[in-house]
Amino acid sequence: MTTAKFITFEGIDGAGKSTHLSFVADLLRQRKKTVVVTREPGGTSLGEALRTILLHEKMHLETEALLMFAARREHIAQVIAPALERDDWVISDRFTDATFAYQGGGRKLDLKKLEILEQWVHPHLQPDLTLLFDVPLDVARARLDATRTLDKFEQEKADFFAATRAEYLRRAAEFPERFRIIDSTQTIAAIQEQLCNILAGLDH
Ligand SMILES: Nc1ncnc2c1ncn2[C@@H]1O[C@H](COP(=O)(O)OP(=O)(O)O)[C@@H](O)[C@H]1O
Ligand SMILES: Cc1cn([C@H]2C[C@H](O)[C@@H](COP(=O)(O)OP(=O)(O)O)O2)c(=O)[nH]c1=O
Repeated sequence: MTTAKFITFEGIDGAGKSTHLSFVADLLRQRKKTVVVTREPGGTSLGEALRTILLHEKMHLETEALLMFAARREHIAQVIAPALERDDWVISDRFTDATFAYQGGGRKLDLKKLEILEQWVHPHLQPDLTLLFDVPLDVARARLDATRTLDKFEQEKADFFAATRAEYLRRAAEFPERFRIIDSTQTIAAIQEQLCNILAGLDH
């Protein structure tokens, strides 16, 4: 029987997801788990090539959604499914919830179309745990402005991120069994303590 889990990290840009990814991976490794850390869009050579296009080129909204799922199909085939079959834990920096939040919530693509793609690409796969790093928009924006050159998504306006955040929170309410919302206005130390408690509940 396999016991490895599939964990996804989600949140609007600047929420603090990447800050905590290696912390969670290290925590699991301390508990003798083999952990595969990966990301979307990306995770394979084709996926990384698609990521560069997706993050920097303007395109039709449906093209964007289709390319996200194309990259995901390859990612599942090459990385996620084989790892879980080997009983390795998988931590992915974003997965399908991001498409619902950004292309569905942020860009207003009909969620039913995304549900069709989800059913096509991974009818039987869902994360065991989704950590949603949640912050008010002004906090996320201040963190982004302080640290990096912004990509196509990060350059979007406040109403885009408000709609993206709202769709994340709507999904968290729809799937409470797998979502855990992390109040990312807390200190990094407080968030790490919360993550330890959440993972202790998952790993038994
Ligand atoms: N809880 C926190 N308190 C203060 N600053 C934070 C916190 N979490 C992350 N940061 C800082 O905010 C910036 C964006 O964080 P990052 O993890 O890259 O966000 P994301 O991956 O969600 O876009 C980084 O400079 C990081 O150090
Ligand atoms: C996976 C995914 C990401 N995205 C967007 C969200 C992010 O703005 C961007 C890349 O995500 P991310 O890896 O969080 O960016 P960074 O490394 O700069 O923190 O792609 C979507 O719009 N839809 C998706 O399905």
